[in-house]
Amino acid sequence: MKLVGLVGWRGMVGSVLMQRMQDEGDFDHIEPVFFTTSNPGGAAPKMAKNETTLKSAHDIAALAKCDIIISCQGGDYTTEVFPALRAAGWDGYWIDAASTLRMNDDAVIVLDPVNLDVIKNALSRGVKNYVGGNCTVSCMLMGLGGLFEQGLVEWMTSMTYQAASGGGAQHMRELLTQFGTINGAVKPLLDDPASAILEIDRAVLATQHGLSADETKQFGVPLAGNLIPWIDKDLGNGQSKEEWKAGAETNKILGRGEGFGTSAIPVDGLCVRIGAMRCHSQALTIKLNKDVPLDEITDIIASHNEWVKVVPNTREASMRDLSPAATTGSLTIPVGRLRKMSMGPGYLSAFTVGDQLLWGAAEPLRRMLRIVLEK
Ligand SMILES: NC(=O)C1=CN([C@@H]2O[C@H](COP(=O)(O)OP(=O)(O)OC[C@H]3O[C@@H](n4cnc5c(N)ncnc54)[C@H](OP(=O)(O)O)[C@@H]3O)[C@@H](O)[C@H]2O)C=CC1
Ligand SMILES: N[C@@H](CC(=O)OP(=O)(O)O)C(=O)O
Repeated sequence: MKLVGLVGWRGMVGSVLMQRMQDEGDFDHIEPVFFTTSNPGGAAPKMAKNETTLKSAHDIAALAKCDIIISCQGGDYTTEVFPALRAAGWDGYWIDAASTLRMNDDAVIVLDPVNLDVIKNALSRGVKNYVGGNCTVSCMLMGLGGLFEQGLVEWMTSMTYQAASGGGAQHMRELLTQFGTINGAVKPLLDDPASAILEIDRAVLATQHGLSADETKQFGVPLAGNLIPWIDKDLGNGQSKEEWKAGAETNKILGRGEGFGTSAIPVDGLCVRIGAMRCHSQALTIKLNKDVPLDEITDIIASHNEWVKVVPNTREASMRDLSPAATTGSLTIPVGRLRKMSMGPGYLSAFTVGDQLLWGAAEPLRRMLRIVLEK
């Protein structure tokens, strides 16, 4: 059995990955070795077989024994350890959740329901580095992959509504703390049906503005009852790095270069953090390169993969099935609000939601492991 090193397995993304690997019986096919940055020598989790103690995630010799390494430890770890491991002559498969290596020429962004051909081609060329895509991009392509596969997309805009989990576990906690502080500040007024709503509103605003440095340590500003129209670094040209990823990664995943060449499909938009927990949503405007009837579009989207689910464009179905609360914890990618826009028959509107810890992070990695094992 292949020796598979697991780094970052107890973090938020790693825990979701471990659960999915157990659900799918992946541990039956591997000999796992669990690594840690904080507790070498500690007890490995229950999925361990022969290697029952935790190895140091900085021990290059121990890492180099693995045939495959999956890392959910984060970009700093990848930056530090990956080059050292390769420099030591390690020739195994590196499967990573972090963005560090994504755009490297010798790395493939993995999302096999969308780009199995790109992955297989890379495997046959001897490529050894496989990286999960940005969560928003992966969830979008799982939903709209059919339109890209059929060559129907001339360009697309993506306006996102991204959950707190995209920042990490501490961001989710901070959001809930902020909600709690705000609720606490107005609880007596809320409990009194005779209180004036504008008085409540004033108290909410004052509480948001008065949140302590501790309560805004992660986001920098209030997110509860608010939104933040900027995610990731400032590229200095008016675009955030998260927005840049939409075009760059979509095209790389599709095997069309890095988003700027002649064969690239323009994908751009505006990324916004909202107070959802772990599902990213996005409103899409798709310029089709021909006028395809809506029922055909629906079939193309619905038949692309087994996880996408088209939600009828009605008020009731959209409210019930097309939300973060309806999607969290599930691999289903709902796509709805499908309609031709008033700009013309070539303009399609869509809305999609995805659990950013599943298809957005963990699931493409465990599927890539299985692809390597079955190679
Ligand atoms: N959050 C997200 O939405 C996404 C994240 N990613 C990538 O995955 C990386 C990891 O993200 P994420 O899982 O959110 O990071 P976490 O902070 O949850 O976990 C990272 C590491 O922190 C250490 N750690 C320290 N304290 C704790 C604790 N109390 N509980 C669990 N782990 C702890 C663990 O390392 P150790 O066991 O060695 O101490 C763990 O592996 C990111 O840096 C990013 O590169 C990719 C896509 C989406
Ligand atoms: N940037 C994403 C989460 C993430 O980890 O993205 P990436 O894997 O591209 O760094 C968000 O904040 O929602």
